[in-house]
Amino acid sequence: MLSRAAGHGRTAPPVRLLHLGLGNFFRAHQCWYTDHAPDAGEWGYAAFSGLGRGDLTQRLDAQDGLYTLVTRAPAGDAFEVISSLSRAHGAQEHQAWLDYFRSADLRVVTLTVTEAGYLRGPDGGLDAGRTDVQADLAALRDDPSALVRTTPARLVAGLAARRAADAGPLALVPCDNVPGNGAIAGRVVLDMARLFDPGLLDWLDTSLAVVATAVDRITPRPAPDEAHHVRDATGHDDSCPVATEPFCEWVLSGSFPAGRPAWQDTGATFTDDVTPYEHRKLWLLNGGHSLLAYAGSIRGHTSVAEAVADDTCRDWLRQWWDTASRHLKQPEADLAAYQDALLDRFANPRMRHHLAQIGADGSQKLPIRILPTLRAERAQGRMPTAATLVLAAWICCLRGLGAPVSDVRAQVVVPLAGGRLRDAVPVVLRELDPSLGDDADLVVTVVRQCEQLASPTRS
Ligand SMILES: NC(=O)c1ccc[n+]([C@@H]2O[C@H](COP(=O)([O-])OP(=O)(O)OC[C@H]3O[C@@H](n4cnc5c(N)ncnc54)[C@H](O)[C@@H]3O)[C@@H](O)[C@H]2O)c1
Ligand SMILES: O=P(O)(O)OC[C@@H](O)[C@@H](O)[C@H](O)[C@H](O)CO
Repeated sequence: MLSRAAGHGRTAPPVRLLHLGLGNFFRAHQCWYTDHAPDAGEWGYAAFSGLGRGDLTQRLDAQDGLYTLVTRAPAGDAFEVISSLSRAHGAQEHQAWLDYFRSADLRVVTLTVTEAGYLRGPDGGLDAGRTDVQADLAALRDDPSALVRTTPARLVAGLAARRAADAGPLALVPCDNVPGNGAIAGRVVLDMARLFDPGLLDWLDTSLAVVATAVDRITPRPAPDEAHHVRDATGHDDSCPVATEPFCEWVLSGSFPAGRPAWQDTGATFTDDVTPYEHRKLWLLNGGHSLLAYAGSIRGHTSVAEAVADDTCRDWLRQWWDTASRHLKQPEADLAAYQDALLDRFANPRMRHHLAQIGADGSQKLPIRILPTLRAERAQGRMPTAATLVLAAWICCLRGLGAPVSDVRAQVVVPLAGGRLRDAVPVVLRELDPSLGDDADLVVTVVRQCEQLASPTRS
């Protein structure tokens, strides 16, 4: 088993970074950037599970936070033990969570809690009517150090403890794949603080800096045989290795009032505005992923690499990229190079990135990944068939073709997609965006594409 005392990895660095959402991406991305920074010895992470990931925490804790990062290139694997995770904690260890916030050593808090973790309502702010939010609020009002479960409440409890301890300012750095992740995280924290203790707001105004980010590194859920593979290659027993691709990107915008690791020396980009990077990544990479997840799985493929080896899928992907790129700000040559590199990343035959995993939660992802381009094209009078194809393929999956449905809104969207196609399509489109269901030409196009996907031999 990996152990610092046995000489694996480096001595645990002092905890100055806190993370919520201890999962695979955090370990392949933020921990990697920190571990490779020239001042890595000064910056250690304490990371906490979001929801329901206690098992990973225990396995990491038993290995002193060490784990093997497998960098999976087409030509072969590279193995490294990552040392920047100094402590792993379960979600129930709430007193430890508060103690980190009370310490002036803590400088930065990062997040990967998925889009669903921000608990936003229709107006984009905290959905304060949810029972879990109400339960956390009641617990906090009764005792500010009581165990709370939702991300906004955990953050506000920590920040209130920090203010009480006069431990100084810090930066909050959301790293979820959501457009405007800085604004979203900042908003739900302020909404929760306002409900819990409006007296916190002035302190937050001067002491909490929220940083916006665009993040990228394809990190599939580890395969069941990853630990055997690591043992065969390195001789180490590691109960929780994680495999990722060689490519890595981290773009950040905002201030760090209490300092940060020298992430710029590991390749992170600091900029005034992450939006152009975010759009390029979400539309081309994630939009392309969604296209393959639904249309590729209907054609019988199970992984991204399999799907892009299929000429038809690759043509669809190129058409989608051409369409979406019309609405991106980067120079044409840069976008062409980005697309070529993306195709190589998708084609990496040694990554097992399952289409079923990517296809989860289409109801949440498609509005972010596909609809901005679709709306912009329709506003300019064009019918973007590469974008409508993604919607058609998703609807076919909701109707039982291709990747199995796994969606937080499955109970709503699956019934809507049933019955006669020409009735179902406008209703499902309206669920994504009320204006789409009223666009008669769009509906006709999507119905026709659904029929073609369901019966590919028909013209
Ligand atoms: N995996 C990737 O390739 C990748 C790449 C870029 C960005 N991301 C971002 O990272 C996020 C996490 O991906 P991952 O691969 O680490 O997944 P993962 O399943 O390994 O980990 C997810 C983490 O989020 C927590 N979580 C899940 N739902 C939550 C909720 N409702 N509230 C609070 N916490 C919750 C879990 O407890 C866990 O700690 C994604 O949602 C995405 O936004 C992932
Ligand atoms: O993580 P999700 O579920 O939002 O999306 C699945 C993939 O599209 C995504 O994880 C990409 O691999 C990632 O965004 C690459 O940086």
